[in-house]
Amino acid sequence: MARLLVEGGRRLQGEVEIDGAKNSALPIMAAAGLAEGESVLERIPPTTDVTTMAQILRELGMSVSFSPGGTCVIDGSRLRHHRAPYDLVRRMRASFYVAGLLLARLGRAEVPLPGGCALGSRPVDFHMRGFEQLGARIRIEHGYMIAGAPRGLHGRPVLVERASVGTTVNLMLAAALAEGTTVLENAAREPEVADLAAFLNRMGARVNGAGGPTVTIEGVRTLHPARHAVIADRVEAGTFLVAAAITRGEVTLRNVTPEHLQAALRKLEEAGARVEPAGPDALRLAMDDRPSPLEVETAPYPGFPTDLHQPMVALLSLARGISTIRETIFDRFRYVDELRRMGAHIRVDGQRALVEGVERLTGAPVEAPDLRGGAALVLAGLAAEGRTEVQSVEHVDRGYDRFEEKLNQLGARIRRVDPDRPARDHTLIPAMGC
Ligand SMILES: CC(=O)N[C@H]1[C@@H](OP(=O)(O)OP(=O)(O)OC[C@H]2O[C@@H](n3ccc(=O)[nH]c3=O)[C@H](O)[C@@H]2O)O[C@H](CO)[C@@H](O)[C@@H]1O
Ligand SMILES: C=C(OP(=O)(O)O)C(=O)O
Repeated sequence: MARLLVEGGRRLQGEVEIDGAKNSALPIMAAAGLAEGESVLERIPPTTDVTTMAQILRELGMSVSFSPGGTCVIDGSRLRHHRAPYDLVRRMRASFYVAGLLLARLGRAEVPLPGGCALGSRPVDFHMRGFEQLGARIRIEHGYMIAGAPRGLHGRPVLVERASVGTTVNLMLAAALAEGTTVLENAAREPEVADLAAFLNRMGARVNGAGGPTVTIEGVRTLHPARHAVIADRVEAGTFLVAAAITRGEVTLRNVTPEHLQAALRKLEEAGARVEPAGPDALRLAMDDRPSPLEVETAPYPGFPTDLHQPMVALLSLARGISTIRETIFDRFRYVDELRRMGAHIRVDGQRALVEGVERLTGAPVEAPDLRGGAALVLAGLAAEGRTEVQSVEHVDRGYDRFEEKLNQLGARIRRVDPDRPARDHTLIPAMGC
């Protein structure tokens, strides 16, 4: 198990380049399999989740290669297996996107119920009900979803329950090659959904309205390979903004889309940060003092993202006063016990946390419970007195490439201790689920 040793108390300063979005890259990699021929995907972040998706697509018969600089070439010509291996799918939630791909291309899919971060119960019932509405027959057997559409999928109106991101993505993949028109009502409006639609349209699909609540997909007979650069990772960007704020530093982010960060920026400004544009795709954040307390409620986009809940609470644990955070998407409080070990005063009551800001945190050995919870503990360690040792950092590697290197470039002092793998090479590291 790898761990990060964080020496706290250093102000972050300088510039950092934000990667392409993991949550765009994963569905777009699956979408590339809808066409025969080589699609070229740029700005694919070399996180371990991306490695996992590449391994799954290869197991299905596809070819996937990476070159330095984040370019990934995917060829769906030899997609022929319809069964995805449990050992890979259990590692991350987004593996389930191959279900939409397989149903669209092969008319059958056998995919295990997926894993992902342990954020409470995370069923895929909305996905499966959506596939059924498009004409698939589904049963669960030995932990697998067995789905078949021998007469093909047929487009029709589908109400997406709870505006689920994963369901919207999977139904867009399935509907792209279906006969007729699918209309997704109450679709997720996340920028990653719009990015997937942009790639599908480059492949010759007819998708309209993505990014809004109604997405229309007119099925086409075939798709062709395409070239696409994924959007910037708004969660990585938000994490670095909090890193700057929690160390009372001044950091410029490059390659970001400020529009995708509006809800988080509003809260950071309310907490006392100064945020300004630093070019067309760059943002600067400076913070001089302890944060003011906030009331935060997570919500689907364009609301405050659940993926930034934990980093935000790390910041608020040092606020001058009492903050509340209400989590409305997942059950995401396992990191709280670890923050308490560092001296944070947090009480959790159902889906609400009450955070009584303290003047200082102190470094401690802590365990990353999941991806963003692990990142939040590293951020708390940056501001704490002394050394914080964050264990199980494999969770963090699922969503951040070179996290500690980028923080160190800004002046942090973090060392990775990895008894198994002294050198990081994303093509060699087997990914780990939560
Ligand atoms: C790989 C990826 O992109 N993950 C993101 C995606 O997760 P994910 O796609 O899993 O999140 P969803 O939007 O689907 O989940 C929303 C809510 O619906 C529930 N639900 C969802 C599907 C289903 O079949 N049944 C069901 O009950 C979930 O448990 C959750 O309570 O969106 C989340 C919400 O923005 C983000 O936090 C995750 O980082
Ligand atoms: C929760 C996340 O990922 P997943 O949905 O794959 O667990 C995340 O990216 O924060």
